[in-house]
This record gives sequence, C-alpha cells and structure tokens, in this order.
Amino acid sequence: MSLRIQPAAPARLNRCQLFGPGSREALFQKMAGSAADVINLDLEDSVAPDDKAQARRNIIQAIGDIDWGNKTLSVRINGLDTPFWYRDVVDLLEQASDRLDQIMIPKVGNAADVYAVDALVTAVEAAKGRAKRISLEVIIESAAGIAHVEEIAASSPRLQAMSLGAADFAASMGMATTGIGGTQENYYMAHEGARYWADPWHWAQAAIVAACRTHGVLPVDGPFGDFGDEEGFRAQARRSATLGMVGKWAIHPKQVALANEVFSPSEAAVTEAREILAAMEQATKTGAGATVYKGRLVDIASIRQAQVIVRQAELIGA
Ligand SMILES: CC(=O)SCCNC(=O)CCNC(=O)[C@H](O)C(C)(C)COP(=O)(O)OP(=O)(O)OC[C@H]1O[C@@H](n2cnc3c(N)ncnc32)[C@H](O)[C@@H]1OP(=O)(O)O
Ligand SMILES: O=CC(=O)O
Ligand SMILES: [Mg+2]
Repeated sequence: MSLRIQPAAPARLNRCQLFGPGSREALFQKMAGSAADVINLDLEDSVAPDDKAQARRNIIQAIGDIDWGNKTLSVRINGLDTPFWYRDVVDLLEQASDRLDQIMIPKVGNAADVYAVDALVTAVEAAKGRAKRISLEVIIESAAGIAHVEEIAASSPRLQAMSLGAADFAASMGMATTGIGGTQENYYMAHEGARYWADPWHWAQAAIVAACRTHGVLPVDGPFGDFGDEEGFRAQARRSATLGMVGKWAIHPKQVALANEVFSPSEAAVTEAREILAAMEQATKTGAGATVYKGRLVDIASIRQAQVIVRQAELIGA
C-alpha cells in the first residue's frame, strides 16, 4: 500500500441516475416517484436553446415544490463553452431551495473547468448564506476529458461523482458510430472465420475508475441509448460493475430497475462475502494470513474485496 491511503468515495447510493429534460415538467413528478438513487434534471443537451430559460425556471420551481424523498438531486448545467452556464449556476444557487444537492458539469476538459464552476458556486453560496454546500459531478465525454481524467478527479473537494458520456465521447473521439454505448458492430476480432466482439468503452471506463478511486470519487457509467434493448443495457452495466463502477444512467424509466438490479449485490454474493470475512476472522485468530474457502485461496486482500460488497449491501440496507 502506498503511504497515501486511498480515500473512500462518498458513502451514498448511486446505482441509477435518472435523466429528464428540464423543458418537460410533466416528467418531474414521475422521476421523483421512481426508484432511482439520483435524479438529474437537465438544462444541457436534451433542452433546445430557445427553451433554456424556461427549463431553468421549471427546474428551480420543481426543486422546491416536489417531494424528492431521499434521492440525490442534481441539475446538469450547460457546458463552459456556451453562454448559458453562468446563468444556470447563478440562478440555481440564488433561487433554488436548499433541497438541491448537486450540480453536474458536462464536457469537462481539464481541472480548470471544475475550478471555474467551484469558484462561482462558492461565491454565490457565500453571498446568499446558503446552508447546504453543493456538491459537483462531472461528465468525461471528450478527448480532452479522458486525456486529463486524473487531474479532473483531483480538481475539487466538492467533486463526488464522474460519469462516462458515451455519446459525446464517441463524437469527440471521431468514433465511427451513432450508437450511444453498448456493443459496436464493427469492433471485433476475427479468428478462424468467427467474430469475437470486444468492448470499445473498456479503456475509457478503466481510466475513469482508476482516477476516481485514486481521489475518492464515485465512477459511473453514462447513457445507453437503445432503451428497448434490455439485454444490451444489462450486459453494458454488468461490464461496468465488474470494472468497479457504482452505477449507470437511465434515459428512460424502463432502465431504472435494470440498473438497480445490476448495481445491487445479489443475496448470494453478500452471503459469500460475509462468509469470507468470517473465515478470515477465524484464520486470523490462529495467526494465519490465508485460508481456504470453498476450495479456493482467500487472504487479507480477500477481506478488502468482501468488504466492498458488504459495504454496498449495508448502504442498500440488505
Ligand atoms: C446523451 C445524453 O446526454 S443522455 C441525457 C439527456 N437526455 C435526457 O434527459 C432524455 C431523457 N429521456 C427522455 O426525454 C424520454 O424518455 C424520451 C424522449 C427518450 C422518450 O420519451 P417518451 O416518448 O415520452 O417515452 P415513453 O412514451 O416510452 O414513456 C413512457 C412513460 O414514461 C414516462 N417517461 C418518459 N421519460 C421519462 C423520464 N426520463 N423520467 C420519468 N418518466 C419518463 C412517460 O411520461 C410515460 O409515462 P406515462 O406512461 O405515464 O404516459
Ligand atoms: O452526456 C452524455 C453523453 O453520452 O454525451
Ligand atoms: Mg453529452
């Protein structure tokens, strides 16, 4: 272990982030009633430029009026390359109730982008005497974002979560696809006449997980566009969970239960993790650093692996 202890990510559930356009007020109550852990009210790409001002007003009103339960409530502001973002931040922090938890910054390209939003948030919070400190989340969805992913993960103590935005990421990288996430038809290996599909998102996800885990930030998988394809969503989410991501976006209510299913450890996994911890406790009592559980080696590293699952189960209340 490095002398620098790996910081823990925020201890809150982030299995599913449900998005909805700020211009579609009729969706807000449905979003609040969903089983998503995080709600993202959108001011960015799902809102047309002419609707931005009204969407901002809708969101500010809804933050105070709707019962959002114990969900993390986040608003995605516009990118720093637009004329909208400063007004998004100022109006939200001056006018929205204290129920607002988080601001999501899209298309972050370097640590200075986060610094700029942090500085504005800090100034308005102080000027208005806001009691709750707003947290930040970012989307890595550009070549610059992935190139600077570690400095972005380290950019602000307010930063709680980082998502991979597959749609804009693909566009920025010049990837030959119009699909949002998932299997890409042309990304395969050929061997003896058969095709074997590989995962073009893997390297970016792994870079995000490593940066996040280094700096105590929650790594999250972004959108999966084909909301009719449940198996495709499940496969993408399972790969993300296996790599260490804690959750995934839903861009349609159909995807919420799927994300919750994949990012909640199964009863069998929790039981096994607890049994490994018990087996290691017994082993430690006899002075052993390793033992055998169900025919396989478990050692002190297995304690840390099992604790990841048990901690997640405790957050869910399982
Ligand atoms: C690449 C990115 O940046 S992704 C993030 C930004 N994008 C978004 O926020 C888009 C979010 N999703 C949506 O806007 C919509 O789900 C769409 C446009 C994809 C589809 O909308 P619709 O055609 O209305 O979907 P559909 O008819 O299947 O909806 C079924 C039900 O779910 C509701 N619903 C649809 N989307 C949502 C949502 N995001 N949250 C909650 N409920 C929703 C509908 O109101 C409808 O409810 P009803 O049965 O009571 O009538
Ligand atoms: O904002 C999300 C994306 O995939 O782009
Ligand atoms: Mg995007």
